[in-house]
Amino acid sequence: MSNMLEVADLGHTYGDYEAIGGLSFTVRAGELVCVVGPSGCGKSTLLRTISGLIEPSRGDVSLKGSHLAVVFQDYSRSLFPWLTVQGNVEFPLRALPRAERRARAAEALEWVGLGKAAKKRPWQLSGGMQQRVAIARALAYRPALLLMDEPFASVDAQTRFELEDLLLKVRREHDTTVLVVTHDIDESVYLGDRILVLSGSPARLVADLDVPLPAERDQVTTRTDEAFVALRSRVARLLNVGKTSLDVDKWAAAERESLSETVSS
Ligand SMILES: Nc1ncnc2c1ncn2[C@@H]1O[C@H](COP(=O)(O)OP(=O)(O)OP(=O)(O)O)[C@@H](O)[C@H]1O
Repeated sequence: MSNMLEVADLGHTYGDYEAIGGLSFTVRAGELVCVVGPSGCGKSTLLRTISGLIEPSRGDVSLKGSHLAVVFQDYSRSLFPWLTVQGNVEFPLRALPRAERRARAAEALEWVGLGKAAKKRPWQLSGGMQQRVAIARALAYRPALLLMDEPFASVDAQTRFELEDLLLKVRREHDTTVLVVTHDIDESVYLGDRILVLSGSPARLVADLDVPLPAERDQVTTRTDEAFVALRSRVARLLNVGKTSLDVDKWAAAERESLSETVSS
């Protein structure tokens, strides 16, 4: 599998405050990678530098393919209230001929189960439906990489589960490469093929973990799977160590401890 995204020694400083301290990782084509880290560690800064919204202070970001799309947490501010749902999804496709724009938007709305809501305005929809519109808009663009910044943090728990399953379904059916920032450890294990665990600020890579779960996931059985529970506690431990210390030896010790628990359980 080829790399869709390569991040090499990426660093960012706001004034004299170092938010990201030299991150290197790759995302392979078709992978869903989750990024977790303590609050304020620089996760959004990482996504903003990858998406080009801000210029990194150092390092390189290399994306195979030119298109990327971003889905933000705050759906209420990311949709245009004066446009219909269809109009919102078509908006980034303005360079395309009208018929193609229409067809792509209609198709993406079907993917997220909103084919019948095309003529409504965003404010006529529930929060979860509005976030589906934002996801449809991103997918209609057919991005080489879909970046998501806490995409389900503003909806209730039940809707969050539905949106997580929607994301897994569309990425499976359309082979989308996705990088998701989340503060929710369970969500990172449920969604991810891999999890990048970041330290407290300045963000550094504490661990790059494979998620040993089958591609088909289910909110009830997956979350009670032994591998899910073991990985969740491993990520929690790594986050805890990374939050209080940048000492690599401590990370390594936490990893060893967590692995020996997994093996003996
Ligand atoms: N434009 C800015 N100017 C100065 N400092 C900033 C700016 N944006 C972010 N920061 C600081 O950089 C650090 C990282 O912020 P960032 O929003 O990337 O973290 P985060 O991990 O996404 O936070 P959270 O978990 O709360 O969403 C924080 O300490 C923040 O205060």
